[in-house]
Amino acid sequence: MKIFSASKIREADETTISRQGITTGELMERAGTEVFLWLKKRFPDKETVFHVFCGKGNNGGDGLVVARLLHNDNYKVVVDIVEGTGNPSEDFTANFEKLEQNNLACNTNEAYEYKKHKIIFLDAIFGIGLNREVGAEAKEAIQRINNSAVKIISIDVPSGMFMDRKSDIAVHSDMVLTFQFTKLAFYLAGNCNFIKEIKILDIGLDKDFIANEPTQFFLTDRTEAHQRYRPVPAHAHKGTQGHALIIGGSYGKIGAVTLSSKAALKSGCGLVTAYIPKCGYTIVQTAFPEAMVLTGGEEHINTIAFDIEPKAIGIGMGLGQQPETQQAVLEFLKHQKTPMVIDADALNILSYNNEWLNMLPENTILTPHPKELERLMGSWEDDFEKMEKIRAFAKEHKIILVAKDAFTIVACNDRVHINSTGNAGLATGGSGDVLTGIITGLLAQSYSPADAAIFGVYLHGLAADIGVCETSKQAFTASDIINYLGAAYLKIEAEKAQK
Ligand SMILES: NC(=O)C1=CN([C@@H]2O[C@H](COP(=O)(O)OP(=O)(O)OC[C@H]3O[C@@H](n4cnc5c(N)ncnc54)[C@H](O)[C@@H]3O)[C@@H](O)[C@H]2O)[C@@H](O)CC1
Ligand SMILES: [K+]
Repeated sequence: MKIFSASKIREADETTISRQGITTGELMERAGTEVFLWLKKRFPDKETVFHVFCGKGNNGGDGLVVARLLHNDNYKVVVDIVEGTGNPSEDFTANFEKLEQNNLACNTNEAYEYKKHKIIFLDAIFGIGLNREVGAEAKEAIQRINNSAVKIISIDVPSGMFMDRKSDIAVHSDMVLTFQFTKLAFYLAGNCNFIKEIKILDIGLDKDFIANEPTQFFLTDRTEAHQRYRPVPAHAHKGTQGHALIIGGSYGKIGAVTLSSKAALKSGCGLVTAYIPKCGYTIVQTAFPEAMVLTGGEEHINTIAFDIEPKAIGIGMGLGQQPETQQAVLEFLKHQKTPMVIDADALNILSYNNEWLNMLPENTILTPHPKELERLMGSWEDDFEKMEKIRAFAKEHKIILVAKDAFTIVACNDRVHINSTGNAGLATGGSGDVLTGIITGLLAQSYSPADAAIFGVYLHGLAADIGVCETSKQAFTASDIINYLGAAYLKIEAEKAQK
């Protein structure tokens, strides 16, 4: 799904208005109606009290439409107009006048006579138009909302959240009902406390505009994942499904390379060879009999040489950083042409030798966690700068950068793909090793590097989303990701079959 900037969203609104021959007020009515219908379905009990906080811009106008529709549908509605939210917009004013005509009073300050659990706060103070720091009055309203113990639903965006820079104070929403497009700011680590859940409401914006307008940002949702997914051909055999080579491991860290190798095979490739130091030989052969094993070095890898022809290579998991290993990795990378995923210690070795980055074959995939990312490309001020640096770094070195985080980012071909699957259960040792294994396994199956990275990250998160429902987040381990890969594939197959 495309992610547009606030200015592009405004363009989409304007194009829709002109192509569909409607007024801005009619579009607002449409947006408000979608919110109303969603609320009505979710909260059918007419005793529900909706306390609507409205700013004076168009987001507040949406709030007024929703308030009127709820009131006329016999819900209990309280409306607060929040001061210090700019000059009233035309459509806000028009809808404000309609409130009176519908006998709905504002700012009544009435104490609720209702039971607390039936109150819902609707947040319509600011939308995508926030363009300066929030002033005292709006801040007070936001704090009041946040300090309440009731359910909070934001219209379009959590009020106070900037679309293009760091936000200090914003509504902590349980649910954001956002119009037509998801927003980049929703996926940034610094904004994680402001949103629990997102629901995108289709308000009928112009389809051609959406399809044709370019953007650099994409959400890897179900549709994007399905487009990249490649079912196993009916006449496949192990020779056609690709051979993955996983290079890593050192004394005490053989588990990393075992996990990675298993994940590669479970992602669907035909054959896996693990290249490890001798101390891991019996461990890998016993723990993972499906793998073939090659060795180099005793307790750490000191040379990388083999006469097999893998279709993809994953390198770095549990590798260690002994001087001999560093030398072996650099020598190896120098001559490599095979599609490759570089992770963990191989990444660290690269970051000490930054000039080597330009020697990597085009579209090599790097999978750093935040600390490794910082070592590679330096630090960043905030999430927006981080995103920009990731994009620029991938472009400069002609590589694919998989920046692991709560919402993992894949930067490739001057585009940024934000993943939509996964959960806090993935914050567990070895989950990165599994991801590298999956992506390497997909590369071996002839996925393009971009597809392997984007779909691999999605599949890894999906396995975790399915898995934690049965294991809990606490008890979920990296091995569980591998165990639930099959369920993730089946889910994708079932979704595709439903279409
Ligand atoms: N453009 C359209 O046709 C549509 C817009 N819609 C709604 O309109 C919203 C955008 O509306 P607006 O552009 O009016 O913007 P907002 O309603 O987000 O608020 C901006 C208003 O607040 C003022 N403001 C910005 N930062 C402030 C601050 N820190 N302190 C005080 N005042 C501040 C601005 O001057 C402006 O008047 C969307 O988020 C969405 O909810 C929807 O009704 C769908 C259609
Ligand atoms: K809002």
